[in-house]
Amino acid sequence: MNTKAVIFDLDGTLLNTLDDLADSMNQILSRHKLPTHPSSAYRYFVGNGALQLVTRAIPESQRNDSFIQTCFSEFISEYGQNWNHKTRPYEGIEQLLGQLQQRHIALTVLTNKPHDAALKCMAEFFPGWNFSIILGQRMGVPVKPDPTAVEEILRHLNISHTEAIFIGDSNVDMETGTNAQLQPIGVSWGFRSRQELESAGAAAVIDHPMELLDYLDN
Ligand SMILES: O=C(O)COP(=O)(O)O
Repeated sequence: MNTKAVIFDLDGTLLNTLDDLADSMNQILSRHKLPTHPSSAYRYFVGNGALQLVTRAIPESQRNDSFIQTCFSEFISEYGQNWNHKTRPYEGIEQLLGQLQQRHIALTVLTNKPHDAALKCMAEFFPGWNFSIILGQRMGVPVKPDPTAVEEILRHLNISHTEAIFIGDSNVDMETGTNAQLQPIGVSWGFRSRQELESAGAAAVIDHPMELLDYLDN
């Protein structure tokens, strides 16, 4: 493969953000005297953007637009206080980034996390790395699995879809890769199962970041 860029998902792929997301949303639920969820439940709430996370965490009987909007604003503000408490890069990610940079492969990020939060996380946890472009969820741009933002990254790098791979931990990421005609590579260390990734169209599923190199070498 002549890979010139890797497009990384963020939550569940580069960073384990689960506990800070769960703690923030549970804080909002407690404030409204609603039942909280164990962190593990948030594995399935994350992935389609913050508004979906908030909606999924609220009991179905309480899900009306105005209450969802209230909780969403509160969640954004709460997560703004908690985003770096327990969040950490996954083991082996820095090693992989080093190898990719040595091979002059561009590093990029596409996440459904709000854009500002994505930039903040990347600056805090990957300060020394030269990411060519980092895109989070922005007003007016459809979220993954829509391929629009992938196309924006390819245009920015002036490369074609055969020269990039998409790597992520959820069905949304595998569908994004497929929709953008990129090889979708799943990671088993994130929030979802290998089975979900395979049935969502993963071209391969890797168990450790450095395994991506074997895949690029083949
Ligand atoms: O859904 C989110 O908020 C973020 O999820 P992603 O980084 O896996 O795209």
